[in-house]
Amino acid sequence: MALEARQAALKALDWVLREGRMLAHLPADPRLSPGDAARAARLASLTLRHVQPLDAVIAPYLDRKPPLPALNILRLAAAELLVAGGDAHGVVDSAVKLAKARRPTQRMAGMVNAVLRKVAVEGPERFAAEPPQRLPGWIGGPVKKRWGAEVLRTIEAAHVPLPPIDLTVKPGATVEIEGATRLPTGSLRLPAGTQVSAVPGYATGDVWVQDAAAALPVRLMGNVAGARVLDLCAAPGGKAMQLAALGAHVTAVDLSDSRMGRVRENLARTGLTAELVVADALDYTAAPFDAILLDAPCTASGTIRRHPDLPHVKSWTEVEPLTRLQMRLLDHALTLLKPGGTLVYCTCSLLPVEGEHQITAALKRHDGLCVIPADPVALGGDDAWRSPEGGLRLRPDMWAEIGGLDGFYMAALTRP
Ligand SMILES: C[S@@+](CC[C@H](N)C(=O)[O-])C[C@H]1O[C@@H](n2cnc3c(N)ncnc32)[C@H](O)[C@@H]1O
Repeated sequence: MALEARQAALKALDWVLREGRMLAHLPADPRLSPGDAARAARLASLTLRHVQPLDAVIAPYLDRKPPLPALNILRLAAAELLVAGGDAHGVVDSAVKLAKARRPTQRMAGMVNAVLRKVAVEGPERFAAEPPQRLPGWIGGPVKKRWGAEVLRTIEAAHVPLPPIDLTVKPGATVEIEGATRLPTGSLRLPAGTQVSAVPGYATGDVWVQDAAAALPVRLMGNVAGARVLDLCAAPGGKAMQLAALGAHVTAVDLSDSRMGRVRENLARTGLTAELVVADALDYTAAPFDAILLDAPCTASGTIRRHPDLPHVKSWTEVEPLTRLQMRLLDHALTLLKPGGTLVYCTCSLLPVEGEHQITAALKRHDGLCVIPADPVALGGDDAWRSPEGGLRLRPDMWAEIGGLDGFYMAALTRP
């Protein structure tokens, strides 16, 4: 790997671990070739997936914990050595160059060299004995409380491998993609790392990227052909495309103008249509809809296998404001639903407070509101996905043998 790619990976690691920012917000470096940019992104994500076990391997070789800029060089190189199987000589040499290239780490180049030489020799065995990176307590605690220590451990293990790429196929389209498998729920699954833009059917809009779990909330809505459907919190538009492709007349609302731009692009690529409204969903009013999808903003803690930076950036402080917003959005969405209509609430979160608890609390707040019990088997899923209040709970440890699922919660509600 070129030094430029490693430099960019280090910048990305610093962005997450020093600045506390998500990788998605890291500005692209125009001087990097697309290949180096991709290699840098892969190496940074790989490192973020394994920070704790890497630190545990590095620690015995340190007299004291070095400042973060030097520690990040060690982590990056250790990930290359121990996870990516990089050539020891090249990796150690590059790490020393990275240290020498920046003033805060110049004096530590010797330490970087000495530590990594030991990591290269003794690290593989010690790394293999380390448990997977733990979830932070604000996610792991509630998961353990609800589903137990074994499920928590299995979820942490499921966050280690690179996840496969799932595609939703436009209804009626036929696509043949080499190496893809059709999941029982209908999504197409491609091996991790597949370059999606080169896949047949992508450019023509016959498929779009959507985790198999994320494709299920729309299916909970039943037959939406010809119905007026409100997609609240719609960007980047995966579910709006599903609804439009099924023949619904979709109104898609999102607060973010820039994210709505992605909905526009996605609709253009797939040749689908929806009315787009940039607005705060809490202020949005219109004549009542036949059906509503509320894919509420959440901690996204169900998507860690796709976003390994998330546990390093987000914290428990976001949970309370988000759950309050979810509750207000749910209450407001119900005012926009026709009597007898269906409202599907969903979040890509592992936290029961953003899923199961929202529904049980809403049932208490609203007379006559009830859950339409979801049947996971009818959707091609497992009976184990049923949640006691009638929704569906999906977790990364489920379907682990075929590549897992993002964590998701969904429930369909109705009232007379
Ligand atoms: C989970 S994402 C939605 C994903 C989308 N449904 C899809 O399938 O592609 C949540 C979205 O909620 C939007 N959002 C957050 N707060 C909002 C609000 N008060 N009103 C409208 N949209 C909001 C965010 O901009 C973000 O795009």
